[in-house]
Amino acid sequence: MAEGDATTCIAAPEVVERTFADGKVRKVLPKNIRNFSIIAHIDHGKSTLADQLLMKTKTVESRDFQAQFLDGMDLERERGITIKLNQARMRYTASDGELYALNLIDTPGHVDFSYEVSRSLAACEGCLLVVDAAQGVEAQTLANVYIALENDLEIIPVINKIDLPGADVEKVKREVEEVVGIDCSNAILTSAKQGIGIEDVLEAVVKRIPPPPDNTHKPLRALIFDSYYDAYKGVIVYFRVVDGELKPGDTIRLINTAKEYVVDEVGVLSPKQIPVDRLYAGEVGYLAAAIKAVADAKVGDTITLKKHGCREPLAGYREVVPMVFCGLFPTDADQFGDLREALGRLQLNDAALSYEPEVSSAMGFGFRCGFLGLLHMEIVQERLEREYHLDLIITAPTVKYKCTVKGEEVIVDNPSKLPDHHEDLREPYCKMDIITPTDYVGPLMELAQARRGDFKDMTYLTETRTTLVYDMPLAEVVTDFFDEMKSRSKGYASMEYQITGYRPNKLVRLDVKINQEVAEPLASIVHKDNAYKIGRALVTKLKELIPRQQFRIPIQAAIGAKVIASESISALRKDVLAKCYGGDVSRKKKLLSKQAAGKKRMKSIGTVNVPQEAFMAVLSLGTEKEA
Ligand SMILES: Nc1nc2c(ncn2[C@@H]2O[C@H](COP(=O)(O)OP(=O)(O)OP(=O)(O)O)[C@@H](O)[C@H]2O)c(=O)[nH]1
Repeated sequence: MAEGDATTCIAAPEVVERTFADGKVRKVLPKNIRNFSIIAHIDHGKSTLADQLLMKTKTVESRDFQAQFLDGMDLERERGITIKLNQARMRYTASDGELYALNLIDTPGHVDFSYEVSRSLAACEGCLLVVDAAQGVEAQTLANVYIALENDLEIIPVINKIDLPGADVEKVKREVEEVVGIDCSNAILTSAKQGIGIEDVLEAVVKRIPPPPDNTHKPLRALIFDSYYDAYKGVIVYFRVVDGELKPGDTIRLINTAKEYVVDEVGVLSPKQIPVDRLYAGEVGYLAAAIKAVADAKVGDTITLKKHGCREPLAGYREVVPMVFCGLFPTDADQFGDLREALGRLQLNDAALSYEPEVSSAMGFGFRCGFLGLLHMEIVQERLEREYHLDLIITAPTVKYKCTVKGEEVIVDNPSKLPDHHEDLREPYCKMDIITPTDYVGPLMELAQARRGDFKDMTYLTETRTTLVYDMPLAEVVTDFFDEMKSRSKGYASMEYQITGYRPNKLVRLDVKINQEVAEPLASIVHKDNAYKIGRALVTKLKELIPRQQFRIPIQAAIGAKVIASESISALRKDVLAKCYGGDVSRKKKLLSKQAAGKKRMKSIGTVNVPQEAFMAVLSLGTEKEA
């Protein structure tokens, strides 16, 4: 048959050969393949359960088992969250005596990455819904279930952490039935930590999740659900073959980006890469094709063959757009080149990260960077500092506003760049779902209202738990909303949000002047009605954060030419050597070097040294702002 000839049918192979973790090829019936994922609220035990499945199926030997194998990155392990997806093929002989190939596709556990979650779920026929037996259903559990339902997945409820003294299995089952609407009569009970119920999970995957349809005879269509950059092979693309088959040497075309490549290698992950001869419809695997950046092989895109391929992409592709922006400036101007190089390297691996050079009179040369959300932003910042040893000043995150100037739409991702004469100003809104123990409904409603939330709905999930739904400006969420929600609910409430669109509002730019100089990086866009409160809280906070210097420093908040709040920091001559009577030179040196280190994370605005924390002051006004 000619390669990819759409008119010719390849006879669906009755028995196909699959390569497993040990590198051996075994014959597995297509009906014995299962593609599944695990969804859960953060910390409910998804990674621990995945590890147990890998161990039970001996996909990973316990001796080279690094706890939580699927969470490969150091940062993920340290923070205990899944950032990037991964996958693993497991070999499992079920109680019916047949050999199964189980493909586990891991999903990131954070709202910033919900598009990636949706694409990895689209690559599966079923999923395990892990719910903590002590915590019950949380906001993210629900959000993930909705994505699974949209993708028509078979959902298997798994009640985890049954070993905890606070576990209440019956209550959580009822909650899942009532809230999620899934029958829990055959929910699986596990303690991923103690390895209880793991075999039951594997059996349920085999028995309850349907096999993939055998579409090998159709022209190739494969769904990209993740990718990462490898210095030797170029981008490694993770995908699910939906129709047809794929082998090394094929020339592929990515339908949405219209890029073409010759495939060098295809293989399966187990979880290490094992090259195979070809991958058939229904399988998941990886390919390498000398692709230069992950932005060229976007999550959600469809792979087909160049010749006689398919024109129709798989549904669900969308461009991911950054929602949160901040400025990154090296403390030492000489590090600008290093910062540019580091961002370039990170972007090779992170299509959602955007950056553009930015020059500010106060900050010098730096970059305006765009992120999916706050967690994404923190991860990038941490990697720049940790892996690239850069010392950065980071400005407060902001959202992307839209305004009209002389009939033209202008996008504003930096408050200090808001044009003075705009006709209207719009900001992004999101639908916010909060799930909380009913006791904290009052304080959380107060919080949501203080953050300009429009109340939409309240439902009692059970006798003790409630869902609150608000429409809220995204700008209010990207500040300290999450922390405030946690502190007001003693850590028990959970939240989830979805961007819904733009709305016009009475917004103004709040400028800050330090010692008469406009501090551009401290500018913010705020609602007119809150401007005075925020201006007052901000100057008070800045007074606390900016160290006293040898002259008096006035700090002002202003809207246009009008000063709305002011404070001043009195002069001080800080003599660190005053304590050192006597002539101990080494001690003096030590103190001086300590002082120098303390100064490092500062930028001078005019003649005033402003520390990193001051650039973030607008984020932590929290309760002062509401007072
Ligand atoms: N007692 C108990 N603790 C568990 C169990 N399963 C997981 N844990 C613990 O719960 C915490 C969170 O587990 P993870 O597996 O990292 O949770 P996760 O859902 O993968 O979290 P993300 O990767 O952030 O989405 C860890 O400290 C685990 O050791 C269990 O069955 N019993």
